[in-house]
Amino acid sequence: MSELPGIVVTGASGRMGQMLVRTIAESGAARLVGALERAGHDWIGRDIGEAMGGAAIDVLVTDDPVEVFAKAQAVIDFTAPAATVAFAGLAAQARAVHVIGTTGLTEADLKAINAAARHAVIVRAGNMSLGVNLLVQLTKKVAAALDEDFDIEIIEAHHNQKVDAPSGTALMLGEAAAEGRGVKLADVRDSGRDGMTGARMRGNIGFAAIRGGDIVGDHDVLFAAKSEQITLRHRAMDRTVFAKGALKAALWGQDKSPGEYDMVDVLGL
Ligand SMILES: NC(=O)C1=CN([C@@H]2O[C@H](COP(=O)(O)OP(=O)(O)OC[C@H]3O[C@@H](n4cnc5c(N)ncnc54)[C@H](OP(=O)(O)O)[C@@H]3O)[C@@H](O)[C@H]2O)C=CC1
Ligand SMILES: O=C(O)C1=N[C@H](C(=O)O)C[C@H](O)C1
Repeated sequence: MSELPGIVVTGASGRMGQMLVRTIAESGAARLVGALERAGHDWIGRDIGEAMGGAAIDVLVTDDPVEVFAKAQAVIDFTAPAATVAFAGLAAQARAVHVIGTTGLTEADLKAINAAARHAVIVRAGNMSLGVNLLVQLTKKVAAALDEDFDIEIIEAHHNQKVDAPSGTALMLGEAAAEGRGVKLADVRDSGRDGMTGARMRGNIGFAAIRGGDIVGDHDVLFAAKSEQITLRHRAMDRTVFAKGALKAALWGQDKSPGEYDMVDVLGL
C-alpha cells in the first residue's frame, strides 16, 4: 500500500496551524511530516502534539523550512505575507503543492507567488470554506443581474486579533461583485469611510470591517436599492471549515500541472 501524502503545516502554533494539525491527524487521508514555526519560537524542538496539550505524535516543531519541505508532498500555509512569499519559493523548489490561506498579500507578494507557481502547484484563496466559495459564485450572479440602482456593500466581522482589513474573503466577494458588474474592483472600491465622506458614489462597492471578541468570520454582501434589499450571508462557526478545505486542496493538487489555482478549481464550482 502506498504511503499517505506527507504534509507540512507552517505557523503550527497559530489558530489555523493548530486546527490544521488536528484536521490532518483525524483525516486518515494524509500524514503530518513537519510543523514549522519562526526561529526563536518557544515550541521549536518540542513534539507538536505535546505542545498543543495532547499526546506526542512524533513530529518535532522546527524552524528549518528547507529540511521539512524536502519530505513533503504539500505545505499548508496560514501565516503572514512575508513568510508566505518566502515559503512559496521554497515549496516550489521542493516541488511540493503549496496551499496558501494567508491574507493581506500585496500586489508585489502576489507577483512573487505567481512566479513560484511556474514550477509547482499553488492553491491560494482568502477563504477555503465550501460555503464562502459558493457565496462568491452567487455574488457574481446577483451582481450581474442587478444594475447600479443597487448599492453593493460588503460587511465583514472577525476576532480582535485579526491584523488585515478588509478580510481576504471580503476582497474575494468584492472582486466577484465587480466581475458580475463588468467593472474593475480597483476603480470602484470604497473602504475605510471616516469623517466627511460625502454621499455614496453610485456604482461603488463599499467595505466595512468589524473586529471583536472571538468572531471566527462573518461576511454579508448587501445589495441595497430604493425600497428593497438583498443580503447574501456566510457565517463560519469554527475554523474546521477552513482547515478541511485546505486539506482538500493539498490532496487535489497532487496530480495537477504547475500553476496557480483557487478553491473554485478545487471544489469544481
Ligand atoms: N484562507 C482562509 O480560509 C483563512 C485564512 N486565514 C488567514 O491565515 C493567516 C493566519 O491566521 P491565524 O491562524 O488566525 O493567525 P495566527 O497569528 O494565530 O497564526 C499565524 C502563525 O504563523 C506564524 N508565523 C508568522 N511568520 C512566520 C514565519 N516566518 N515562519 C513560521 N511561522 C510564522 C505565527 O507565529 P508568531 O505568532 O510567532 O508570529 C503564528 O504562529 C491570516 O492571514 C488569516 O487571515 C485564517 C483563517 C482562514
Ligand atoms: O483571519 C481570520 O481569522 C480569517 N481570515 C480570512 C479572511 O481574511 O477572510 C478567512 C476567514 O474569514 C478567517
